[in-house]
Amino acid sequence: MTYGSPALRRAVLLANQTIPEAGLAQLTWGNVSGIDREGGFYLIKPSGVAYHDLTEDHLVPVDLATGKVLAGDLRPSVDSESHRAFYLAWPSIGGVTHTHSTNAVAFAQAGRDVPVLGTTHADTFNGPVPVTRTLTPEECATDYELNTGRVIIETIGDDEAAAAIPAALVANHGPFTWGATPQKSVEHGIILEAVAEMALKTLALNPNAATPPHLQERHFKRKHGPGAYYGNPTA
Ligand SMILES: O=C(CO)[C@@H](O)[C@H](O)COP(=O)(O)O
Repeated sequence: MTYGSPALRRAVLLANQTIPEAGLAQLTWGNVSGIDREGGFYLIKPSGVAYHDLTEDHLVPVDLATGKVLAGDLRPSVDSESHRAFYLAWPSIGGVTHTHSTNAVAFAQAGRDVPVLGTTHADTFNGPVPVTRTLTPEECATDYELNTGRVIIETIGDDEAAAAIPAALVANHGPFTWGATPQKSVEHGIILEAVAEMALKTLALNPNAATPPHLQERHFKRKHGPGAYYGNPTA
């Protein structure tokens, strides 16, 4: 049995291939998934498969309710349980991306949020991109990936909060991003890496740099508020 519409299979493959194209991870690090909510499953990158070898037939269908593989011999990404936790917690999302992009990982390893220092950040993230607390020894010892998902949900909050800030940094690990589609989730990963690099350089020039709240709010509303037109030719 083939799981996923041709459109979903193509979208998840292309989103995964965007990770190395955008320089968001080395080797086989990172992974992207996309969900079929009516079918009750998601497609995710198989574990350890090189991006340049990846085909639609490699994508692993995973049951949303149980986390079990529904077809094929390949193992899902080690991060599958984190993806599944987000799909269960946030009904509006359609895709999840995990990367090891350098500047975002630097913030995750330093235990620092990515601050809002300009409109580039505010256009996509309506506030600092938070770093989670460190997982406890018990959380690391059992169900690490599920607990990684849980600590991000604990940090971000509900579905509305996840739409306002579609990204988080797992302490000492790296970024997860999400969005309405697989491609949107990886685009948020690209933007996160860009604003993390900008923030690092800005703070090196001026450790007291900050964005006035009114500027942050205006820019986020311009792109996401009622009647938003920015980047939306049909609005
Ligand atoms: O964050 C991690 C591991 O900590 C992952 O990104 C791996 O680096 C890739 O694992 P697979 O998706 O290939 O299982």
